[in-house]
Amino acid sequence: MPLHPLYAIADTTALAERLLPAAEAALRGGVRWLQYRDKSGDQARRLREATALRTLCLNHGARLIINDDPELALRVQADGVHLGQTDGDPVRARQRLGSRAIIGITCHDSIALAQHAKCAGASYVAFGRFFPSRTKPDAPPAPADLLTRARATVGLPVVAIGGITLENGASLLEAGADWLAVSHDLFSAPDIERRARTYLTLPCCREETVL
Ligand SMILES: Cc1ncc(COP(=O)(O)OP(=O)(O)O)c(N)n1
Ligand SMILES: Cc1nc(C(=O)O)sc1CCOP(=O)(O)O
Ligand SMILES: [Mg+2]
Repeated sequence: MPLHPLYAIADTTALAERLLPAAEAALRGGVRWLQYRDKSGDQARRLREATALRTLCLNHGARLIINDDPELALRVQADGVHLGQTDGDPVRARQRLGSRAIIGITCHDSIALAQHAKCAGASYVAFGRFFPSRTKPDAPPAPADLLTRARATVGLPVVAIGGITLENGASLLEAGADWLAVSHDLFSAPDIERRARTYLTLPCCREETVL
């Protein structure tokens, strides 16, 4: 089975009331990794939405990753959490979530950060941004050849993020990314399900990587 290359970032600022139907459309399009990214600070909303996404992901055999918040991941029994460099200690997150949890760590443009993340128990490392991003315009840039170096040296699955589209994504898969983390290009599409499916036609989709 070719690996579906999309790691869908469901960002609530962009999606608002469309969150659940948009996520479901992406899942119907074959997405197997979905991240809940919410910066509202509204705890009731976060619990409600993450719980609903958990049900959707279970129904579609997909993994749900919660951005920033290991406690919310624990509470809704998500598959894991994504942590940035200032989002808390990954060792502590691993203790809270257990050995089977997926813990992803942002490493910007740094192999050294990725080595450090590996030592701290990361399941995957994320690099970016590779192209200008509408979702996170202030994200610092990273060069595509970083993915090649990371693949050769880090020994963990590699996620690329930031301004990725159907048109530029193949170059990052060719450079060494296992997954393309995408928000705007997927969720702004008029037909999200079809857009997700079209990512499967990108050259260089790898065989399934088991985490
Ligand atoms: C898959 C993936 N990679 C990177 C990020 C960015 O995380 P972070 O640096 O913590 O920034 P915020 O997304 O929290 O603004 C991510 N969320 N997912
Ligand atoms: C959440 C996030 N983190 C980034 C980083 O570089 O660390 S770029 C980004 C936004 C990804 O959304 P889009 O596909 O719309 O650019
Ligand atoms: Mg974060």
